[in-house]
Amino acid sequence: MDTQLMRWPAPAKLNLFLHILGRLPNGYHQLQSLFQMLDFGDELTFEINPNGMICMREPLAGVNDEDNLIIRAARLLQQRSQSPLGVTIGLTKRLPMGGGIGGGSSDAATTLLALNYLWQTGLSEDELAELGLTLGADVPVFIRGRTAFANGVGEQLIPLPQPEYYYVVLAPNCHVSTAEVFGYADLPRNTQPIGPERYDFDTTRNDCQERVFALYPEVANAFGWLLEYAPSRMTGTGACVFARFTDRQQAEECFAARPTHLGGFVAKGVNESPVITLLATLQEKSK
Ligand SMILES: C[C@](O)(CO)[C@H](O)COP(=O)(O)OP(=O)(O)OC[C@H]1O[C@@H](n2ccc(N)nc2=O)[C@H](O)[C@@H]1O
Ligand SMILES: Nc1ncnc2c1ncn2[C@@H]1O[C@H](COP(=O)(O)OP(=O)(O)OP(=O)(O)O)[C@@H](O)[C@H]1O
Repeated sequence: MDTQLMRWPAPAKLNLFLHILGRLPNGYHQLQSLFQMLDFGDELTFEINPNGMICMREPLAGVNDEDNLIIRAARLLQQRSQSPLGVTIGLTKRLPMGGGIGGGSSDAATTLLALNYLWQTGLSEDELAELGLTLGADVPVFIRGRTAFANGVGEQLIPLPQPEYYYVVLAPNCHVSTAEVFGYADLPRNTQPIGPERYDFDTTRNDCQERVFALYPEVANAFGWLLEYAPSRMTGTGACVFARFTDRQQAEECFAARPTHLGGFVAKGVNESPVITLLATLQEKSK
């Protein structure tokens, strides 16, 4: 297989629930969540070079290369491993940015996983997850690539396979900043912890949802519309909202009927991220 031409998936995640338990001394929030991996996302290509240069094939609209989590991830791995190799990275962006579906974090995780393989830097999964956490709280779950129950800031993960439902994800036309939402003075911050075995969609919630709805009517409206079809919730700190279906056709019909100003997609919930599946196949072939 020619790895220079290969397309590496960077899947989206949903937070099936998001509870805020408190605040840590560093200001970060102590959370519990269920990260659901999806079979839909961005795609990346990696063209390795021998001269150590790291760049994007094309800039990502609205994001300087220096700030792009993809470039930052590649530089971090290069520094850490002292690899003399470089890379030109191509990105097909499908995931709405600032949507609470982890697009940037997943791009960063796929970059770390792919380059660790292609540069042969030999870091373990634990080392990559630790490196990824310095880029963002959502990066480790994409390194581990399993639908999982999360504690801490989202980095303590216990795999918790879920039924493979279909999800309609709607993206209201607004950008909700994670830092802004966690800064709200009146966010609920004292939800009692639950054990993973107690997870149930109906008895959990997203603690950020009501505050985001109050400030962003577009998000509240998209949610209200979805709820007519199926059990629904906001993911992360928004702006995306999702609804859960057991049947793909019903999900497709709901998505097709959405108000025309709403973007989004239909995806299947998977227990293993497509990038982990791809890596396992590559490793098997190279044995
Ligand atoms: C809300 C979630 O999407 C749930 O999956 C994540 O916890 C957010 O993860 P993320 O986008 O990778 O967030 P980061 O880039 O690490 O943090 C953005 C900002 O959100 C705030 N933040 C983030 C995560 C967290 N557990 N507590 C926080 O208070 C911090 O002010 C931080 O500066
Ligand atoms: N490769 C990237 N893809 C998307 N956003 C990026 C990328 N690199 C940097 N960013 C910046 O990160 C911000 C948040 O983007 P992202 O798509 O990760 O948000 P999100 O879906 O809310 O993530 P999360 O669920 O992790 O909070 C963007 O507004 C953008 O400025």
